[in-house]
Amino acid sequence: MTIQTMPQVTHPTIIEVHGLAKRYGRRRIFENVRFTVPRGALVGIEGENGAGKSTLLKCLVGLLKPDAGTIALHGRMGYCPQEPLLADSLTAQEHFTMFGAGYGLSARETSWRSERLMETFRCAKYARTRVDRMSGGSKQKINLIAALLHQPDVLVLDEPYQGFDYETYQIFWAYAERYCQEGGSVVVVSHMHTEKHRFTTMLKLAEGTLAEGTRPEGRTS
Ligand SMILES: Nc1ncnc2c1ncn2[C@@H]1O[C@H](COP(=O)(O)OP(=O)(O)OP(=O)(O)O)[C@@H](O)[C@H]1O
Repeated sequence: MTIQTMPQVTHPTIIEVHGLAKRYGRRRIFENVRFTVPRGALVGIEGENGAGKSTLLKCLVGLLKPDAGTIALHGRMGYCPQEPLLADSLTAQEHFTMFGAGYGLSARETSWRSERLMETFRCAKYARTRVDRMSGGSKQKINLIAALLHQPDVLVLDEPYQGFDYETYQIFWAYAERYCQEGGSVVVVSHMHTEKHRFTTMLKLAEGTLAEGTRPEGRTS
């Protein structure tokens, strides 16, 4: 299997997946998964608990090695896992400094972008708070901001808003929709029937197969 990161040229498709398969030991999780994420698309992935959604996303971002298939990535990716991957003893700002350096941003860029994002997601007051003293929702926000810091072409989000209060949830969706209108793409695992209308494409993972999911009437992919 290969993950190819393509040069930074404007490509109509951000992610192309062909023939992806993953097993844990002898247990098949999915096979022959194929889909594309066009620029500007807001793609939802649904499926019952244990269907393999997180496994699929981990393969997409390179955390897991699929057993077969190819993934072509035409741009930069930001990933927000289901459980925040943060260090307890570091503050929010220290995380952004670390992520910014990893992305190759200057200290000034990191500081400017993280301040704007913390204002957007209403967590500026936690800039100097250690992660182990934050609420679950605040940790999710820090995780999301870390994924957005380098202005990725595609955001891959594994149920990023579980701990968000209602206002932050609304801010998140307004942000995601504007992000796509401006040419970014978002792939998000969603369990919520009420948000299906937001997606340009809905994919459903069931019994090891990824297929077009159900969407409210009147909206076409
Ligand atoms: N590292 C692992 N080793 C073996 N089995 C695993 C591993 N990780 C996950 N699984 C199993 O693979 C299946 C798919 O897990 P996954 O977390 O991808 O599902 P999911 O669709 O994201 O579930 P949920 O909606 O509950 O988050 C589950 O049955 C899970 O128990």
